[in-house]
Amino acid sequence: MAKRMVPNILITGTPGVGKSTISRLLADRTKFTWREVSKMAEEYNCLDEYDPEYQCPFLNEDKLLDIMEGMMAKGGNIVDYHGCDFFPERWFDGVFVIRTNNTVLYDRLTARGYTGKKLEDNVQCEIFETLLEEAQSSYKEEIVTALQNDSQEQLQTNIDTIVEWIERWKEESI
Ligand SMILES: Nc1ncnc2c1ncn2[C@@H]1O[C@H](COP(=O)(O)OP(=O)(O)O)[C@@H](O)[C@H]1O
Repeated sequence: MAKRMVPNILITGTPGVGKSTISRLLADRTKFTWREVSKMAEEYNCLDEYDPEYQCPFLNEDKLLDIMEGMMAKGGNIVDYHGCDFFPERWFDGVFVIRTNNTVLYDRLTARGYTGKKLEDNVQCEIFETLLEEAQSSYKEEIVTALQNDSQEQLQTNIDTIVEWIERWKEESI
């Protein structure tokens, strides 16, 4: 892949931590393209049959990756997804794992209508730092950053942190 002039970033974390909120605000600030993987999977028919255990459809990863490959080439993408181990490592310059306090997350997911096993599984996923570990085992340590996102104040700080990271990346890549 040719060298990118602008970076690609991955925003990952447990459902409800604020990935889409952060991605949307970041896309407004940077004019990067927000790639909401769950929506793209629907749009491009990359969802296979329903997984009864996780109460969501299976993602056809290979098909999705083929579709995304061309989009990623030039950089300037904010990829938003609650998983990160199946993307090619070479796609990303920065990986941001969004974290939320478990009681705050519980309330957000309840407000979203999650109940029972789905609610418990997602809160446990956050407690066990599943996505942080997945990111750390899939990408180089120096490109993975965890950001706490419990409050509006932290939300603004996180946006500023990522915007500054992008500016620094651009300066360093000249
Ligand atoms: N820093 C924050 N402070 C308070 N509420 C937040 C914050 N970030 C996100 N939220 C709220 O939490 C809910 C889940 O956020 P969302 O961006 O949809 O998460 P995700 O994309 O990770 O599933 C939304 O109602 C959103 O408005």
